[in-house]
Amino acid sequence: MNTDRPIVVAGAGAIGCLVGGMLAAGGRRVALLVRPRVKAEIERFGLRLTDFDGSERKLSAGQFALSENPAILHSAGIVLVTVKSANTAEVADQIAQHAPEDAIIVSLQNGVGNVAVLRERLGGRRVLAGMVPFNVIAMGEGRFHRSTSGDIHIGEDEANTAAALSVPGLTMRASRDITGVQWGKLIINLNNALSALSDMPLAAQLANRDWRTLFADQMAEGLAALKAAGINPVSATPIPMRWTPTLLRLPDAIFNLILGRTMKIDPEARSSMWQDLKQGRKTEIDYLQGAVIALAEQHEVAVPLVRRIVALIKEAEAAGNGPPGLTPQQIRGAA
Ligand SMILES: NC(=O)C1=CN([C@@H]2O[C@H](COP(=O)(O)OP(=O)(O)OC[C@H]3O[C@@H](n4cnc5c(N)ncnc54)[C@H](OP(=O)(O)O)[C@@H]3O)[C@@H](O)[C@H]2O)C=CC1
Ligand SMILES: CC(C)(CO)C(=O)C(=O)O
Repeated sequence: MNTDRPIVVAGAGAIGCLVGGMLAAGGRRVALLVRPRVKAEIERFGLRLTDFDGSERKLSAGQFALSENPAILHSAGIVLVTVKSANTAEVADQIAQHAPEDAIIVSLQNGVGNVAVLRERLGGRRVLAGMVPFNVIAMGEGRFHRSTSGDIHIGEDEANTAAALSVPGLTMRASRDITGVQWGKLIINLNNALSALSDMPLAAQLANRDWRTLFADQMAEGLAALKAAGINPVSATPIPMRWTPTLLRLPDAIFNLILGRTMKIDPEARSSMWQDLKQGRKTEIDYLQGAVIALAEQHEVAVPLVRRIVALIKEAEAAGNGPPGLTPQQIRGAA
């Protein structure tokens, strides 16, 4: 294991700054490959990592390396890929050009296609899939807030990369079925679009039964497509995936009791897709709902609600006015 060499975070934004910052705070050598605007922000304010449990860590820009130049990858022992899915190919090419051949590459991205893109462009290098269950919001002025609970999962490997990346406050667990875990997360991520369309914080949205029922209906379509394809999504919580739609449809009081015992969500939490619409960026809809639609087409499963939600997100992207603030009824529309 290359623990004496830096962990390089390739494309540090919300997830990369939080994970990289936590690793640096835990004593690991860390380097962040960033865009110039992120570099300027961190050079000015440093990093301030806050957590749903009230804890806080402050790091000055001197506690880790920081650059917009991919040459920062040159001595990486581990590379954490934390770009949005549309940028994976670009970052893969930078890794191929600059990182040592023996560096372990870990994708900490949502979606189920990023590892294949990395493997295709990185020849025989070791590439591991990861799954980040928690939400991170870029709050500005160097602050990155982790607003929900959960441990990161990484595909099991001989080098025990998950253990090498675990520090106080940030646990990574080795998973024997990381593909199932990624599909399970993709099913949960179907709510990213609802959160973006609603313009509501996740906690407020999940507290509302109309929103939960819409999520459950969309999830049921997704699960039907996965079943037809023979894919078994694995839940990262103690609640099995197949029970989740039923759980979401429960009355508020029972749902809140079960959710409160399963995970913590603070009032700041907003999905990464909400953050994308808010900042006028393209979303990952094609990599999330898009993966369900691809399976549904192959196996002739009807997914009208998923399709309708894709159309609404594309409309919002094209309009460029940020999250549109739709109601569940407006989203159901003609679906
Ligand atoms: N935010 C969250 O709560 C969660 C996010 N995820 C997943 O994690 C992944 C990352 O999400 P998130 O952190 O929110 O995304 P962000 O957009 O906040 O961060 C990605 C950063 O990488 C930058 N970037 C892209 N390409 C390069 C490059 N070649 N060199 C340097 N910087 C680059 C982007 O800049 P630019 O915008 O200019 O391209 C951006 O600043 C996604 O797959 C997401 O779905 C998973 C769980 C939770
Ligand atoms: C909110 C969360 C953690 C789960 O949907 C997420 O993965 C995201 O924001 O992209």
